[in-house]
Amino acid sequence: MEGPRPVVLSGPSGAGKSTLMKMLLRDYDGVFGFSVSRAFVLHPPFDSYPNILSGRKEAMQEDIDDGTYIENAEFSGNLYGTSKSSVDEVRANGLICILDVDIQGVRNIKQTDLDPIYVSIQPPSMEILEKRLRDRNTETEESLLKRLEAARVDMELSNEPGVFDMLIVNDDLEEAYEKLQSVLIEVSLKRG
Ligand SMILES: Nc1ncnc2c1ncn2[C@@H]1O[C@H](COP(=O)(O)OP(=O)(O)OP(=O)(O)O)[C@@H](O)[C@H]1O
Repeated sequence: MEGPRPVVLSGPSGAGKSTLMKMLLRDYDGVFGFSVSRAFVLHPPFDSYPNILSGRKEAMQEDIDDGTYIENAEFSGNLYGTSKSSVDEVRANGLICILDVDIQGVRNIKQTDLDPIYVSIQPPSMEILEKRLRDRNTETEESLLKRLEAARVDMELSNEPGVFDMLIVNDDLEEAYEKLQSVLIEVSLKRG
């Protein structure tokens, strides 16, 4: 297929994925087609069915069961997901589709023929991750502990050889951003 390969961005909650994606949007608007199946940062035109229209959720569930979605998740009773065809469309338009998914999403995508570049964003340490999540002020103590536990598992799995093409440790934000940009520039030069 023509066009730049999609890029999967993964990493534990609090590692800095949204921060880096915002910087990309700020600097390269129109170059990327973001696909973020998380309720609070959902960017159209990707498939989302957070609406109240009856029947749409069921229709999407049928499509998910049929395997047309490369990743999906449910938040607060709404379904979010990214279909293979929407990623293909972004690619056909010459844009880099960035998929922000968790480690399970990475596993699922590996079962498909999408063939993206896998980039992991990692925090410098668990202590720093905890501090960033606390300072972000978005979590209750309970959800924070859950995220930290998930982060421990994520960091272990992400370091296994062959899972990611590149690991970026987000210590200094500007440095991490430079690294991410260089991966994306490479992707855009080696078109399909
Ligand atoms: N290099 C950095 N140095 C200091 N603080 C940072 C750095 N990168 C991100 N942060 C801060 O850490 C917090 C977590 O970052 P962010 O929300 O981007 O993480 P995330 O990976 O998108 O998390 P989630 O998956 O929960 O959305 C934010 O408050 C952000 O401002």
